[in-house]
Amino acid sequence: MTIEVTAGEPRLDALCVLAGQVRELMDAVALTDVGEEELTAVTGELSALTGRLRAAARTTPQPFEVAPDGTLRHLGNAVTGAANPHALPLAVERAPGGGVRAELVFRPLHEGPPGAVHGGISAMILDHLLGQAVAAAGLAGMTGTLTVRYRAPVPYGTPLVATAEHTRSEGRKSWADGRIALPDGTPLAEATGLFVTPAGWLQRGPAGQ
Ligand SMILES: CCCCC/C=C\C/C=C\C/C=C\C/C=C\CCCC(=O)SCCNC(=O)CCNC(=O)[C@H](O)C(C)(C)COP(=O)(O)OP(=O)(O)OC[C@H]1O[C@@H](n2cnc3c(N)ncnc32)[C@H](O)[C@@H]1OP(=O)(O)O
Repeated sequence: MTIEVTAGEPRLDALCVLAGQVRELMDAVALTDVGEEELTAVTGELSALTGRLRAAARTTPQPFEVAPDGTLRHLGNAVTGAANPHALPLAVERAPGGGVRAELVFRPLHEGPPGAVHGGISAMILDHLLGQAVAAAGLAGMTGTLTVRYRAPVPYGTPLVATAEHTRSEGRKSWADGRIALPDGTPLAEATGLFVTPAGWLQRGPAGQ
């Protein structure tokens, strides 16, 4: 399953463009060396912009939903949501040999240890990718456990590949394996996770329909 990240609806497309601009702003904040006066001036302008966006606001992000074209989308998702500035966003696709894959480039604002990506950020990406591998097998669930083995520091600013595949299921429990690797396949972080399909989803579906 591929979850479309372009909405195809003018207002939502504009929201995704705004989120992309905010990502650039976040990168600029993380890296700026301008002086104190300029920092204060920019803060004032941003405060005014924040007020304009809050003029009409909701309490939850863009929902998990079926788009008009029939595909599933979650534009507000923290990992994949094109309308969520916090998201990379991760573009997940079906892997040719089964499972799912995503090409990604972490950025300096993802730093944890000096010069490398925060382990929690890597775990978040793996959590989502493993969950999507389970969902792609028709067995969507919530993460019950996630174990990550950090084999080497994950760099930012360089292309990486993340892959995951569903490995087995027992009743409502499903397991998946995944990894973040260099393009040549060298694994940097490996994960295994258990996903449990809540009993209610079997009747209503994850979005409560
Ligand atoms: C973000 C989700 C969106 C949903 C999308 C769904 C489909 C759409 C398709 C695409 C989406 C693509 C990818 C996204 C999917 C996932 C990625 C990110 C997911 C997350 O970021 S998600 C946030 C973190 N996650 C939680 O917030 C979970 C909080 N928690 C609960 O909601 C419950 O706790 C739950 C549901 C886990 C279980 O509740 P429950 O009542 O259904 O379970 P119950 O007790 O009946 O147990 C039944 C059997 O599972 C075993 N079991 C239960 N829990 C276990 C555990 N933790 N560890 C080991 N085993 C466990 C029992 O031992 C028993 O095993 P046995 O049958 O052998 O006795």
